[in-house]
Amino acid sequence: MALEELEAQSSTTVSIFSSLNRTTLSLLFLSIVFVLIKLANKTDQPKIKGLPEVPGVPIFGNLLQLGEDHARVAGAWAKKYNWPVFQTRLGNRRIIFANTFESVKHFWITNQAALISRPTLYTFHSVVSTSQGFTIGTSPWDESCKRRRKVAATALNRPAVQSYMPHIDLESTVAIKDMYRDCKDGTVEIDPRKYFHRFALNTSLTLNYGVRIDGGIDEKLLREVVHVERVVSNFRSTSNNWQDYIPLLRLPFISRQNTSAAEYRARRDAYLQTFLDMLKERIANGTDNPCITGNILKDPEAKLNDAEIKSICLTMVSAGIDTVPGNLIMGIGYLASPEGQHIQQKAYKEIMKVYPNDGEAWEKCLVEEKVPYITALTKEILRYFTVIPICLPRTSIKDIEYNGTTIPAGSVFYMNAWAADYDETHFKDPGRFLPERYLDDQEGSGTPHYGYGAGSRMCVGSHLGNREIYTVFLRMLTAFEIVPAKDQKDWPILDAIECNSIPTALTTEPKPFKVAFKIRNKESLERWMRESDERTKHL
Ligand code: HEM
Repeated sequence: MALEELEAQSSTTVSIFSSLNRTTLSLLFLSIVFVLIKLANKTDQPKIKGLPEVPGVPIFGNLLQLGEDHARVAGAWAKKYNWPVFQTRLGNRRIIFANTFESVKHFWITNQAALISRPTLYTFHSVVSTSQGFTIGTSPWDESCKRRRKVAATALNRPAVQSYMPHIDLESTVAIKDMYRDCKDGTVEIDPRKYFHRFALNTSLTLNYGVRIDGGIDEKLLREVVHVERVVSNFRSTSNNWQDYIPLLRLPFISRQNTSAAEYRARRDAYLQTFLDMLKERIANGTDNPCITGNILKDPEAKLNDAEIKSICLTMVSAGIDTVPGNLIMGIGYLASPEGQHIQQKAYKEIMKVYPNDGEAWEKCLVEEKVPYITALTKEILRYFTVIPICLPRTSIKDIEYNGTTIPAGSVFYMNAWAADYDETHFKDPGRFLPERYLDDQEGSGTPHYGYGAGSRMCVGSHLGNREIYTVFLRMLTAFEIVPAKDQKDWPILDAIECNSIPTALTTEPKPFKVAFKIRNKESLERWMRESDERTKHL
């Protein structure tokens, strides 16, 4: 064979081989890419057949699309695709969002026995909580959670809450007295936030430890607890912690959350210990006030271990402070707005109709709830400002049927409480603040709103929350006319999502604003406050 022929043959062979190699390499490359994409799209739970899914991207799933505002984005998807319920991928976790009033009712109320557990999330359950155990609201369902929830529910049922009203008398008077002093006869505009942080924290501390933080709204321990609880609450947020969903972000050299979580855990440990020591000292001296933890510590039959007692303490300290102030502050913000002026006039008229005699309203609100308009105002504040827009997450322990689809046990559910509370197929004009919707029509029957969640793990503090909000507004409205600040830049933002100073927070922490308080009748107000002081001086 001629040399040329040999060369030609070998070059053909090389080119066949090299094109074969290229094909193999390309195939190999494609297979690797395919496997990587598969891995990057893998979720803790397989896709649920028959339930719509919003397409996402590898690794992140739908996290990038949901951005900082899960409630509004998920609500918009529900409307755009006409899917009340859909599944999403948040990193490697499969999450079901329910976005309408009816769909939430189906899962949370009709199927409440199945939707009774809570998922664990990496940041809160592994990094923040190791020393103190979980709160009741973050505990998966088991015998211990059942015991702790029972203690809290008994301590917070209607008759128990009635017995705490002297403390609400004290704390609401202290808040109003300081606002009265600081507004200097209505000449100085004030930011109401800190007064109600103290109101909520002191109420919780009294119930749980029989102690309160005395001193002004800037008292150091008070500010420390408020700040730390706020940060810790954000570690629990379903939209704030991508490391909960993307395991890669948990690596120590990537995550700075871990150090910060550990620091806040230590600060939290410190004040919880302080409160417990204060209570133990009082028990030893025989000077303690009746309270939840005192009752447990003194009861030889109590079936709770130390970790469970700590969990109850943690729950009580955090639950009220995360939620009550948001409602009170934004309620005041709304009433102060130009739109809120006629609501105040109507509310005042309704209060006076029931309590025409001077000072009657201030005192009677402690023993009865007889002004329907204020009850309606309380519900509308809870709906309109839904302060936990994506409610505390749930895990199902049994299969649940939905529109012909079986959603398997072990699925994680997020209630888009904000979207459900603004669902126009349930509420007329949901974007308007209308206490009247709860006065005599069907919107108030059954579950009035999802501000307290719903079903088997609904808020156990709802009676207390309602009484606190009712009492504060009835008293504030008889004491003051709340008017807008002179400068519009000090006005509150009234949108329930936009008003939050941290968009990814679990609960609403209102952005700063100012209002002016015009005192209705100085002499009367001073007398009502003196009478409250007299009634509560033993506390
Ligand atoms: C206006 C005030 C309040 C609001 C808006 C509120 C809201 C909520 C919400 C949305 C949940 C989750 C419910 C669910 O998953 O369906 C919850 C749970 C809970 N809340 Fe409240 N809450 C308030 C006040 C309080 C207070 C004052 C306490 C106690 C002192 C309290 C104790 C609890 C507890 C223990 C849970 C957990 C229940 C469980 O997981 O079984 N809450 N709250």
